Amino acid sequence: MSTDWPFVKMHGLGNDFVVLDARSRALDLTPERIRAIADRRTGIGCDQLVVIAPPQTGSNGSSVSDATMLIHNSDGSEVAACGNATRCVAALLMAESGSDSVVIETRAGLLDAESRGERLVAVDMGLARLDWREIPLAEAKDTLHLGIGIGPLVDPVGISMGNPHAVFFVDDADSVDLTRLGPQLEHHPLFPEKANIEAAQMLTPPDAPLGRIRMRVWERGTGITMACGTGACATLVAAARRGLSPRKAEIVLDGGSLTIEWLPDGHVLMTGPVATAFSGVLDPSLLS
Ligand SMILES: N[C@@H](CCC[C@H](N)C(=O)O)C(=O)O
Repeated sequence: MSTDWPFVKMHGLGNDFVVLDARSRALDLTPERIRAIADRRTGIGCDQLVVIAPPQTGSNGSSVSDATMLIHNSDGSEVAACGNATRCVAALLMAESGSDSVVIETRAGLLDAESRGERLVAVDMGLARLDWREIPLAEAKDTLHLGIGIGPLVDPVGISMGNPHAVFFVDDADSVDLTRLGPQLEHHPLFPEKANIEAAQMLTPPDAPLGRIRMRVWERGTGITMACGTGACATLVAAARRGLSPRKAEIVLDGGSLTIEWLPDGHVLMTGPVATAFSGVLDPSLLS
């Protein structure tokens, strides 16, 4: 069997991915290999490495999803959720099948995705999880006020979208030194599995019919990225819980905007663009 591994380089609002299809043969990834592929100087370069794997099958042999998606940060760690990558993989699978909807299995659960036109995909990202144990936190806390902080980043809201987020509301998101503060908060002892750190600034009043929120992110295991889909979901939920926003808002990220809605049943709907940058074949040295 060929040892060549074709890849597709995709992105959602500049949050970029190397996507590998391991549905028909096994791919032997290690944290070292992931870091080598993700390295922007010597590898392909990406924020997350995404593997499409076969769907899980039940005892009767039928599958509940179209495919499984495995997600790895550029530091080699595996994570349960990635909103922007889910839209990208959904677009690939829908183009392949000709269908306008798809079900993707992730470590965080089954996600339903739908095409919303040319290069626009909506994903039901599942329930926003609000209990301290689900984030998880190291100790019992009201997740609406975690009470920690450094500099301008104080008293975040804690949310899990399948991955942990701490959303800090600030007056001016663009002036926050995320390169310095992000890693300190990511590794705060309150977060035993670390956390993604969001600096969010309200651009509309609480009673606006549609909210607008500026958000910048320091991603766990990756660093600053142009956009974070789960971070955008967490930001809208945090703002709605604090009474700062209606339950639907445009989240303005460095790479563009996502529309996020916190539905009455607690699920979070994310709608945004996908793009393919280029494709190629991995240099075999990256997998050796
Ligand atoms: N870019 C992603 C989130 C990727 C995972 C995150 N860094 C984590 O460690 O939880 C997104 O679009 O949601």
